[in-house]
Parts: sequence; structure tokens; C-alpha cells
Amino acid sequence: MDTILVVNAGSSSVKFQIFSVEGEGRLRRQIKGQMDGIGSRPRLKASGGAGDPLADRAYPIEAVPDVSTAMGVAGAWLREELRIHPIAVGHRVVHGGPDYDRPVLIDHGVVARLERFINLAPLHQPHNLSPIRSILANFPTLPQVACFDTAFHRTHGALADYYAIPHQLHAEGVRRYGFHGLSYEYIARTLPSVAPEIAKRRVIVAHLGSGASMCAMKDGRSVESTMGFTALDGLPMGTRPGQLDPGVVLYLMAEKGMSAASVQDFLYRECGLKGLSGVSNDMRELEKSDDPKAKLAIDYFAYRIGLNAGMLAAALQGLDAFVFTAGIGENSATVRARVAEQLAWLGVALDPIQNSRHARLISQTGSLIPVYVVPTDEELMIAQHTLSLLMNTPSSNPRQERVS
Ligand SMILES: Nc1ncnc2c1ncn2[C@@H]1O[C@H](COP(=O)(O)OP(=O)(O)O)[C@@H](O)[C@H]1O
Ligand SMILES: CC(=O)OP(=O)(O)O
Ligand SMILES: [Mg+2]
Repeated sequence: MDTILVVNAGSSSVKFQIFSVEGEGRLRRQIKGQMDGIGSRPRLKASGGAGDPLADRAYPIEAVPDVSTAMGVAGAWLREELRIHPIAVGHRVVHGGPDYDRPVLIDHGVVARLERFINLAPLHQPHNLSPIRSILANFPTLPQVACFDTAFHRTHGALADYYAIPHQLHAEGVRRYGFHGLSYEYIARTLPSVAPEIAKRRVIVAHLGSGASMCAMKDGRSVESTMGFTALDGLPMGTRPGQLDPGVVLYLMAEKGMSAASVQDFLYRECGLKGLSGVSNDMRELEKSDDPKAKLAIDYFAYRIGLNAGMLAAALQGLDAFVFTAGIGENSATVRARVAEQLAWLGVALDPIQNSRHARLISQTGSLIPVYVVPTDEELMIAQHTLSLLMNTPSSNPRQERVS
């Protein structure tokens, strides 16, 4: 069986899927797995194509302290227990910079270019590149494809991508890119079948996971996003603050004597829900906690989503629907209800029963703005891009070498 392996390293999880390639370029999911809860309660879970359980293992927090250890554990499970032999590997790569507006077949030159963005995505880019390098070294002819979080947002008008700084910096690439693009692309492609009445209209999609952002979409294309040059901007996240006055960074350096490296570490790892609550970066833990600071962190999260929704509605010049997706958006009825309160002035009215059931449509019949929950599937998007590059690149011979 010809299969494609997909790897998606997020800030608190490593997700992977294996798809078989069927006739006429169709893909069938064979295995779906993830190691999540990194930094809180690490857990490896995997299931087969029919949802049949294949693994469910909890680890102590010290055994899987970071994403790179999680990659090792998940990789070992795939290699040693499943013995998979893919014909190609598709990777999520968070930062494509100004160079890439579509997926690309990987070679050493591509890796060198993507290494330039490590400092712009320190929680992700190193983990995206490390399996790419090791496969290139060990299986040099196995086709690998990089799919970028930034690519979907390249449809932004010029105004949306500028910072009010001298032009030279924009020309060098200091501009607003936007992230979570594979997730938004999946939602854009899925809306015509799950909610055809809104697919071509003005939609805000809220990707609320460990990293969180929102995308203003019109006719399935990205018009504006809450994230910018890096995945630090916009909404508060698990360990990142979201929008922050740059004066805070100057204060940390000038008054606290922090170096650029320690500020980077602080902003990517110690802020957001974790910093504000002092309890956890994990929304599940915050919802369980009685600590008033955990409540403050959830209140703040919902409040900032509401503020940013106002901004995106302005970019769209109106709003026809709101969509929740990703770990928190798909699973937390509490957060969705809190966000809906913030959006009530726009005409959002949730149906509490449908919300608690995680139904597809969770707003009341009379809600001016319909609200949907659409589970995302970044890995399927990556697999589709990988297959289509393989089929359209004569020089890539997927049968030359397989991972064993
Ligand atoms: N049942 C749930 N209730 C509340 N939050 C949840 C639930 N399941 C997952 N989450 C939250 O989703 C987030 C992880 O989302 P995910 O999209 O997997 O993140 P990432 O890809 O950025 O690592 C975590 O904050 C986790 O607490
Ligand atoms: C870009 C980003 O923040 O990704 P994730 O949510 O997967 O950490
Ligand atoms: Mg993610």
C-alpha cells in the first residue's frame, strides 16, 4: 500500500497522520495520532482509519518536557511499532517568510532558506525542520513537501500586510504574514459542503488552540488575520501574550536588563494563559481550577477574542458567520459560550444545548450571525498538497526510496 506520512508540530502537541493513496489521487486516512498536553499532561493517542484505538499512553510531565522529546516518542512509536514505509512525507512548516506562497518540494536549498526564519518562529520552525533534515540525511531521495502556515494569507491586500515602519524593512520581509493558514485553508475548502449558505460570505474563523488566531475570510480567501510578523501577535495563547505594546519589550530590556534571547524565551514560553493564571497553559486545567487567576485568564481570553472580532468585522465591512475550530474551539463549550457573550452586540445568540453537544451549528435559529463548530484537519490539507506536488512534479519519483 502506498502511504503518505504527515507531521504537524504545534506549540503543545505533535500530530501525525498516515494516508493511503487510492486510485485517481484519492487519500484514505489509515492512522491519526497525536502527542498532546506537552508541558501539562503528555499523552500519546492514536487510532486507525475507522477510529479504532491503537495507542493511549500517558506520560509524566518530566518524561515529555518539550515538543522535541514528543517528536522522538511519537517517531519511535511510528517506526518501531507500526513499521511504516511512506512514499512521501508532508510537513507543516510554520514560517514560509516572503519566499513561499505555496507548498514546495524540499531540497537542501529550501531547508537553508527556511532556517532563516527560525528566530521568527522559535516554538515551531526548529521542530518543523529537524525531521526534515534527518529524513534528508537518511533517505535523500524520499520526497518531502513543506506546507506553510503563512501561504494562505498571501491573498491579503497590501494595506493589511504593512507595519507603519520605513519601507526598507517591509522590503526585507518585516511585514504581517498571518499563521494557521493550513487550518484556515481546510475550513475554507470545507465550508461549501458543511455550511454552503456562508461559504462565499464574510466569515471570521477563530482557530483557538495552544496557539490562537483569527482569520477574516471573504469568499474563502484570507483578507486579514490577527497574527503578524510572528505567531506572537493577536490573541493571548497558551504561553504567548498576543498583542503587546512594544514598549513592554523596551522596558524588559532597558529596565530589567534582559537580553534579546531571554525576552524571546519569556514571550514565547512564560506569558499568555500560563503567565496570567500562574496555573497552566492548558485550557482544560484552567477550566478545572478554582484559582481566581485561572478565571481571570479565561475572561481575558474571551475578551480579547471579542475585541479582535470587532477589528476583523471592520476589515470585512460586516459579518455573516463565525466559526470555531482547533483544540479549544472544537472542545470547550465554556470558552465558546464566553466568546459568544462578547459577540452579543453583533447579533450572536448561542443555543446552549447545541453548544454543549459540540454540534456543527451552535447558534439559535434567530441569531443574526450563525455560529459553527468545524473541526480542522491541517494534516489532510498537507497530505493533499503533498500528493498533488508528487503528481505534478515529474522529477519526484515517489517509489525510489522508502523510510523503514
Ligand atoms: N476538552 C477540552 N476542553 C477545553 N480545552 C481543550 C479540550 N481539549 C483540548 N483543549 C485545549 O486545546 C489546546 C490545544 O489545542 P491544539 O489545537 O491541539 O493546539 P496546538 O496545535 O497549538 O498544540 C489546549 O489548550 C487544550 O487545553
Ligand atoms: C502558529 C501557531 O501558533 O501554531 P500552533 O497553534 O500549532 O502552536
Ligand atoms: Mg496547532
